[in-house]
Amino acid sequence: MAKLSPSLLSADFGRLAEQIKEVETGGADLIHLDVMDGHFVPNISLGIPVIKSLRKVTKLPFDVHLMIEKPERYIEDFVNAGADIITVHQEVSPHLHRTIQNIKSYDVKAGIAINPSTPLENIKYVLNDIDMVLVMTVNPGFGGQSLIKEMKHKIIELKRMIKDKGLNVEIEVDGGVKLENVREVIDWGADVIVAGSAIFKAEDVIKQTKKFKDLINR
Ligand SMILES: O=C(CO)[C@H](O)[C@H](O)COP(=O)(O)O
Ligand SMILES: [Fe+2]
Repeated sequence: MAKLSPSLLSADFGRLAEQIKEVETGGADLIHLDVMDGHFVPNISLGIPVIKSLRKVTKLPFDVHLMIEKPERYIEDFVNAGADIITVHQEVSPHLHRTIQNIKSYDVKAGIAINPSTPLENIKYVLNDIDMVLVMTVNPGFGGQSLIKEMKHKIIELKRMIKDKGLNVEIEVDGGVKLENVREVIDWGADVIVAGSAIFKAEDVIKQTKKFKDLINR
């Protein structure tokens, strides 16, 4: 069964604790935290101290998506802040294998994120070292964008690669997932669904989370 990881990027930043409780009540499996540095992506979001304070609010795993340059400099800080999964972008990690080993040395899960234009070839030789691949289905930096349709082929191909190698690697799909397309995305091969604006911009966040979960479980 696929898991749901609501992205706080579209939450009300003045009520983050409350909004986490709402998605938890609705049945969220993870909490997706988008960290942006204004360099790798043109936006700046939240960082280490915010994650650390939110750690007290819930026991749900923290799925931390680092959209920052030189992520290797901050792995220990994110572990100490309470991250359970740390995902770094392939595009900013020339020593990806070393960074993955570093993440895993803290006994947290390691993920690699790839932008829409990044080929699967770039992660082929580290697939057996990681727990998750985050496929960006929008260009990173902002919530509320539309899913890039071409990513369907990338997700299907990645699922096949993982299966052929007999690996236990999850596929997380991030960007533009809504109630209308979540079933389709799961059919392509998604194991973890990220949804930001589709959950937090809804009138009733608890009900909306439940609707996602019902569709995912169908
Ligand atoms: O990584 C991200 C943006 O870079 C976000 O996780 C993603 O965009 C979620 O927002 P939405 O569901 O609104 O597309
Ligand atoms: Fe994200």
